[in-house]
Amino acid sequence: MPTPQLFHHQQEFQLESGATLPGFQLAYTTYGTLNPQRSNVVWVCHALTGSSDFTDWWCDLFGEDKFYDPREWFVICANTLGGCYGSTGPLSINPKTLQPYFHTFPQFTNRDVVRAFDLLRQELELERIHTLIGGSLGGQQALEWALVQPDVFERLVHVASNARHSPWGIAFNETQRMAIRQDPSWESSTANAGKEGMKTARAIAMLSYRHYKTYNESQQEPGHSITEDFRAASYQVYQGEKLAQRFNAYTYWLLSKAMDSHNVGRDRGGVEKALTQLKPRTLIVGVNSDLLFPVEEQYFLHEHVESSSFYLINSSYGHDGFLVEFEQLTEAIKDFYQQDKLKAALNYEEQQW
Ligand SMILES: CC(=O)SCCNC(=O)CCNC(=O)[C@H](O)C(C)(C)COP(=O)(O)OP(=O)(O)OC[C@H]1O[C@@H](n2cnc3c(N)ncnc32)[C@H](O)[C@@H]1OP(=O)(O)O
Ligand SMILES: N[C@@H](CCO)C(=O)O
Repeated sequence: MPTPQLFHHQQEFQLESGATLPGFQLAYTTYGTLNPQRSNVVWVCHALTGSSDFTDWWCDLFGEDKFYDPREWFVICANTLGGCYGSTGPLSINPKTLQPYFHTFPQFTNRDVVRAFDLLRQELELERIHTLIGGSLGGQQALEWALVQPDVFERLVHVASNARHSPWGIAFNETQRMAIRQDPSWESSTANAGKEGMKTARAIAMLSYRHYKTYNESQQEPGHSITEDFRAASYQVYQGEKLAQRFNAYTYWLLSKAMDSHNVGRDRGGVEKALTQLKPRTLIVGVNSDLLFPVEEQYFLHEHVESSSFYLINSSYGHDGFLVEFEQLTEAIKDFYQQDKLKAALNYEEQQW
């Protein structure tokens, strides 16, 4: 298991809203070794509740004898700003008050997050990134970052995500925040404020991360006799409890709002125009059963990102299919990289003529 390291930014950091943070830290994990040409860097952006340890939640993609083998690649992932896996977030101490931020942590956007990531990238002197990859919220951040730093990223792998968060997605997120607001403890300034509400929020979110078929396959009752205490019910409760063991409601709230505000077209003349500015070679991946980021959103990206490649994962797992369908995701990336080789071969042939 790679151990996270810390990057400290000591200067004041202005957010898109105009609010400021008096500096921040990012926890980041690296895996593998940078080659002498510094050409083997893969940067991973994690999803809503992920950590910088991609070998934990994308374990079948990164690891020895996996597609991204650390003997070949240098992989890096930072926990998002506002996160709860080592980066500065609402439970961190505000150096100005010497108290935890809690509710006073300023709202940020994906643009703020990727500006923070970029300061880390510059500190590590990673001038070129072979592949920037992210799923869901991480895909939103990756797309933003590729737009603001057009000369850094050679390839973008954008998984189960979108160019602008949809009214449907915002409605899901607001419904989850309603559950947090309903929790009386949310009014308090304590580390556990809103935890009960967050459990309900996670249970609601599961309905958008999975699919009718996922529940049918894993939560079907074996017999016909029961009238209550259904498996599907205890599953919902368990998923809320499980998240509450490792997450806080402040980060959940802030990240869900960052997701809502995602719109690559903001101040860029609209989404379509912004997408024409995207420079890296891009692979768009969707999951055919995704209810939260439906495939229409990835087809839209494919249509507007020039020369992009497209891969549709076939899964009954819904949106979270991007975290579990490793074989198909590996195949998608392998095919995408294969096109580099074909292009190089064609260029070589052209030169011979
Ligand atoms: C340090 C860290 O934790 S880093 C963060 C790790 N997580 C992330 O990065 C987020 C991304 N990962 C995820 O979203 C998820 O882990 C996924 C999508 C990859 C897989 O989801 P899971 O919840 O693990 O799988 P699944 O939906 O099959 O649920 C399995 C769990 O539900 C439990 N369960 C299944 N059915 C029921 C039921 N009827 N009643 C109660 N519990 C049930 C299982 O016992 C299992 O429990 P466990 O996780 O304690 O072993
Ligand atoms: N299952 C994901 C959220 C959907 O991207 C997570 O917990 O981060």
